[in-house]
Amino acid sequence: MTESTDTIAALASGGGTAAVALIRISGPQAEEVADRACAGAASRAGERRATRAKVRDAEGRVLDDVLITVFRGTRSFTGEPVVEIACHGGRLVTRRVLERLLECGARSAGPGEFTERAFFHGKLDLTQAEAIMDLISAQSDLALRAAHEQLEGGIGREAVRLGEDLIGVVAHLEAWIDFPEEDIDPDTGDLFLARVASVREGIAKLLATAEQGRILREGVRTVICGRPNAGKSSLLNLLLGSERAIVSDEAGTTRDTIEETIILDGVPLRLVDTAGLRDEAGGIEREGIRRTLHEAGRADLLLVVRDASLPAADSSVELPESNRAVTVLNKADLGEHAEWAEHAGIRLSCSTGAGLDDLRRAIREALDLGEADWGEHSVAINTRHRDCLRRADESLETAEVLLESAAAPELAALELRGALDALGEIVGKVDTEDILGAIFSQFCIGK
Ligand SMILES: Nc1nc2c(c(=O)[nH]1)N(C=O)[C@@H](CNc1ccc(C(=O)N[C@@H](CCC(=O)O)C(=O)O)cc1)CN2
Ligand SMILES: Nc1nc2c(ncn2[C@@H]2O[C@H](COP(=O)(O)OP(=O)(O)OP(=O)(O)O)[C@@H](O)[C@H]2O)c(=O)[nH]1
Ligand SMILES: [Mg+2]
Repeated sequence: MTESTDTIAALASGGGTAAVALIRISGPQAEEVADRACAGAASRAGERRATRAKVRDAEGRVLDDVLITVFRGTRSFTGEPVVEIACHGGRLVTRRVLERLLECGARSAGPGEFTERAFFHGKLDLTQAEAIMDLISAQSDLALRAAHEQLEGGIGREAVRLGEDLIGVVAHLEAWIDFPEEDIDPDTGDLFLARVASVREGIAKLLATAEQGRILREGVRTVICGRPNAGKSSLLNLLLGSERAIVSDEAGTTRDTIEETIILDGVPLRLVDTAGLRDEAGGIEREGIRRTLHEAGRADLLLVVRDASLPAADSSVELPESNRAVTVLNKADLGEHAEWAEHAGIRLSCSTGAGLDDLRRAIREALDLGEADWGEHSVAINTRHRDCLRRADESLETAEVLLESAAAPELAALELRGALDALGEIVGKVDTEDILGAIFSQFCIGK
C-alpha cells in the first residue's frame, strides 16, 4: 500500500449549474487545506457529520456558505483523510471555491485520481475501480446491475479464487522440483491435471460472459438494412419514437449511416439506419452502400427490411452471413403480396405501428435477452479481463501438455506462474503500472 504525499482536490459533481456541487479534497493535508479555506471549521467538525461553514478568500471575504464533511484517518472513499465541501452549484461559485482550495495547498486532481488512491489504499481492486466507471456510464438497468455486481467484487472474487486454486498446484509442483530425488507420483500428476482442468473450466465460464459484457457496455449493434424505400428510416424512427431520420418516397433518401441508441428490456441497442442496397447505384449512393455493407458485416443483429406489398424479388438483397437476423415484412397496411404467404418474417407497418410488439419480441428472442438468460448471471467481463483470462488459459493449456508428459516440471511450473500473473492482473495484484495508467486515464476528473 502506497502513502500519498500530496493532497488533491476536484469537483466531484457534474460541471453544469446545479443547486449544490460537491468538491472533494483527499490526502494527508485535507483537513489543513479545508481549515485554511474555512477558518478552522474542518478541525472543529465532528467526524463524517455535515457541518455548516464559510469558505473565505485570502482577504477574509466570504466566497460561499457551505456544508463540509470530514473523513479522518483511513475511513473514507479513498482510504486517506478526505474533506468534502458541498457548496452552491453555480459555475462561478464552484470555480472560486476550488481555486481557493488550491491556494490553500491542494493540487488539482487528475482523471480517476481519487479512485486510483482508493485502489492503492486497498479499498477497491481493479475490477471494482472499473465497475465505478461502468456504473457512471451505464445506459440501461442491466448494465447498471452488472456494474453493481462487479462493484460488489463478483469478478474480482472469482479471479482471486481461481488464482488460489492454482497457487496450491504451483506450490506443490515447486516443492517437488526442489526435491528431485522424490519421483513424481502418478496420482499426484493426475491430481495436478484435474485441478488445472477445473481452473480452466472456471476461466471458460468467465470468458463466456465477454460477449454479454461488450453488449452491456457498448450496446447491441443493430443494423437496419434492405432495398431503397423499404422503410428502413421509418423503422428507425418508429423504434426511437421520434422523427430522427428523413423519410421520403424517393428511393435513395438515406445516403449515410445514422446511429441512435434505444433500450430494449434493459439492454441498449445501437440502431444504425443505412443507405438502401441496390446494384444500379452510382456516385455518392454507391459509397453509402459500401458503408451499409461494412456496417452489416460488423453487426450483432441485422434487421432486414422488405416491402411486403411488392413481390419478393423486388426487395431481395445480398447481405453478409449473419446468425442473428430478423426479417421485417414492412408496409403490412398496404396488403401483403401473395408471394410472402409462406414467409415467417415479422409483419409490421411503420405507418400504423402495428406489429411493433412482435418485432420487439423477435429481437429479444434473436438476442436471448430474456430475464432468465441475463438476469441471474449479471457478471459480465470487459475486454481487459478477457485478455487476461485468455493469456491465463493459454499458459494453462501449455502447462497441461507439459504435465501430461511429466518431462519438464520446471517448465510446467513456469507456465502456471504465468497463468497466476495473468489472473492477478485482473484485480491488479501483480505489478501493473501501465495498466493502471490506461484504466484511470479514462475516468473523468473528480472521480
Ligand atoms: N458525498 C459522497 N457521496 C458519494 C461518494 C463520495 O465519495 N462522497 N461516493 C464515491 O464514489 C459514492 C459512495 N461510495 C463511498 C464508498 C466508501 C466510502 C467510505 O467512507 N468508506 C469508508 C467507510 C466505510 C463505511 O462506513 O461503510 C471505508 O471504506 O473505510 C464513502 C463513499 C457515491 N456517493
Ligand atoms: N404504407 C406504408 N408506407 C410506408 C411504411 N413504411 C414506410 N413507408 C413509406 O415508404 C417510403 C420510404 O420510406 P423510408 O423510411 O424513407 O425508406 P428507406 O428504406 O429508409 O429508404 P432509403 O433511405 O431511400 O433507402 C416513405 O414514403 C414512407 O412513408 C409502411 O409501413 N406503410
Ligand atoms: Mg432511409
